[in-house]
Order: sequence, then C-alpha cells, then structure tokens
Amino acid sequence: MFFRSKRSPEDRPDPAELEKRLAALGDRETACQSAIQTLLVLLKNFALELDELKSADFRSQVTEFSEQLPGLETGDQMRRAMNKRSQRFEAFIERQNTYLLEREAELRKVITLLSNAMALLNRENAAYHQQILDQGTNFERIIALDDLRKIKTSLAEEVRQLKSMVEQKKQAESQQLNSLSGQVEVLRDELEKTRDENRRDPLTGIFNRRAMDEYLTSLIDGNRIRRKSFSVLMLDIDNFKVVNDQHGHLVGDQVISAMAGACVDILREDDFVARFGGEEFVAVMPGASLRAAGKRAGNLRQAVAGTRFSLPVDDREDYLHLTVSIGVTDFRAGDTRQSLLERADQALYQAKAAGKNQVVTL
Ligand SMILES: Nc1nc2c(ncn2[C@@H]2O[C@H](COP(=O)(O)OP(=O)(O)OP(=O)(O)O)[C@@H](O)[C@H]2O)c(=O)[nH]1
Repeated sequence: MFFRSKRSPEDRPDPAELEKRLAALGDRETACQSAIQTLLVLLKNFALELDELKSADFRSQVTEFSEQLPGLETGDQMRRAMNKRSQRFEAFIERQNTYLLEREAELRKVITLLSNAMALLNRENAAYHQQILDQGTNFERIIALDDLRKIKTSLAEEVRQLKSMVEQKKQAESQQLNSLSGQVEVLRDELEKTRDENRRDPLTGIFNRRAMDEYLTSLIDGNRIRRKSFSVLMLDIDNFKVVNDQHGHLVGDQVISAMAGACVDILREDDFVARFGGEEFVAVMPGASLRAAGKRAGNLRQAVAGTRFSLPVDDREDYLHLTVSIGVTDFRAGDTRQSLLERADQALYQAKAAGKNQVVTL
C-alpha cells in the first residue's frame, strides 16, 4: 500500500529555509560549545592552587571534560558526561569555600591577638597605643578585601609597619633604659661619695673615728669566727697646745694634717689610720703582733722626731720640730672595742707620763 501525505505542497518545508535553519543551529551549537569552554577555563582559574584542596585533580577533571565536549554528539551524551562530573566540581567549590571561611576566621583571631598583645605591651604609651589601634583597623580593612593576593600584599605591608613600629619602640625604650642606667650610675657614685665623705675626717682626709669604730667592730667580729692577730696604736702629738698658742690655730691645723700624712706614709698600706680626735690618731694594724706593732710604732716615733715640719711664714723659712707619744696594744681573747681602745689609751698615758716622745706597749 501506498500512503500519501495529507500535507499540501505549500506545507512542505522549503529546503532553502531548512538549510538556513540548520546553519543557524550549527552556529548556535558552536557558540554554546565556545561559551562552555570559556566557562570551564574560568572554573579552572577560579581554583586556588593548594594541595589540601586537591586543586590539581580538580583542574585535570575540568581539562578532561573540556577535551571530551567536542566529541559528544547528542544531548543525552552531554547530560551523562556532565552528571558524572558535576558532583566532583560542586564538592571542590564547597571545599574551597570552607577553606576560605576558615582562613578568614583564623586571620581575625591572629589580628585580635596581635592588636591585644600590642596594646597590652604599650599600654603606657598613648601615641603607640593609637598606632596599634590604627593597625588593627587596617587589618580589618584587609579582611574585607576579596582578592587573596591583595590580602597577602596588604598583610605583608602591615606586618612590615608593625615590625618597624616595634623596632622604633625598642629603640626608644633602649634609649630610656640607657638614660635611666646613666642616672642610676650617677646616683650610685654620689651615694658612694657621700658614704665615703661620712667616713672621712674633713681636715686631714684620713678616716674618722666612726669609720675606725666600724672597722674595729668588723675585725673583732671576724676574730670570733677565725682568730687573726691585730694590734692597735694610739698616737698623740706632744705639747701640741704650744703650737697652737705660738703659731695660731691655722698652723695647728696644718701640723695635724702633716702628721696624718706622716702616719699614712710611714705605716703599711693595709694599716687603717684614723684621726681619733684633736691631735690624736689611731692606727689598726691587721696581722701585726704586739712586738711587730711596737717596732713599727718605734719607727714612726723616730721618723716624726727626725722631721722638720715647715711653717708657712711670709718672708723666711721656719720649721717646727715635733715629737709624738705612742701607746700600743694587741687584740686579746674577750676584748671588746672599748677594752682594746682603753688599753691603748693607758699605754699612751704611760708614754706621756714617762716623759713623752716614746712608745709604750701594754
Ligand atoms: N689647731 C687645732 N688644734 C686642736 C684641734 N683639736 C684639738 N686641738 C688643740 O690641741 C691641744 C691639745 O692640748 P693638750 O690636751 O693639753 O695636749 P698637749 O698640749 O699636746 O700636751 P700633751 O698631750 O701632754 O703632750 C689643745 O690646745 C686643743 O685646742 C684641731 O683640730 N686643730
């Protein structure tokens, strides 16, 4: 049987028209293919380059799909190919979003931490504090940036500024510290000077009675722990009243100073020489036995007796001849500072009583 079409010849598509429509369809398909390829390239570029996101795998999936596309002839083939990959693509995009959110949260934490630490470190410095707050604001501005590369560049700049601020602060603090330690040094020197001045006799510059009391006490205390012999010498200028009466107090003062110098020169370096008061001197001789101390006292007496003390007279040279009396004793078990000095004084008294210019050991 032969069936005829019910369509009239006018209804039949015009082959030229059909050809035109087919050409348009072909053009549309090419355009679609090209649009899809462009989107796939954008999708690849959108992926961050990170191992933990498996970006390389994602990119190769996209490339594979993009190469496969031209060979897919039917819509059905395309749908199947797309379904196969869409889950993987979506999973990657999800991973990347989560990653970015986590990094942002971490950045915020770090920034808060940095700002707090800086603010804490420099609480006392208002200007510095303000700088840190500004820095915190800058960090917040950076977070608002969408582009990770920009964030990186801006963060590097902020970190550089922070470093330079901290460096400046360090320098300022170090200068402050230097200036403070300089001041402390000056104060320490002044304290040392004052302490030393309190221990010196202003007229002669040798130790005063207070310093000698302290020294004797420390020696006696030390002797309780470990026995170590020492002796004490008490010296008085003979007939000193005459010097004052004949030449005046000023000359008297100069004679006292000269006598102090003679004692220091003639006695040993580690002997402790002090002005005890008036024209009286005490020397403490560590390590010296009574015999040795008596011998040294003899040398001193002799040296003074043989010295001409020059007088400050206007137009002519004049000299004074002086003598000294010396009492010597040594430290004995049970001695106190007072008992020791009293015995030395007794010895001196005996030397005076025996005619002066002599040494008595007791
Ligand atoms: N220039 C001066 N004289 C002082 C100082 N301290 C005490 N004198 C004087 O020293 C004199 C001591 O006189 P005395 O105690 O009689 O002793 P002295 O004349 O040395 O007689 P003897 O000790 O017995 O030899 C007094 O005239 C005091 O005024 C002082 O710092 N400077």
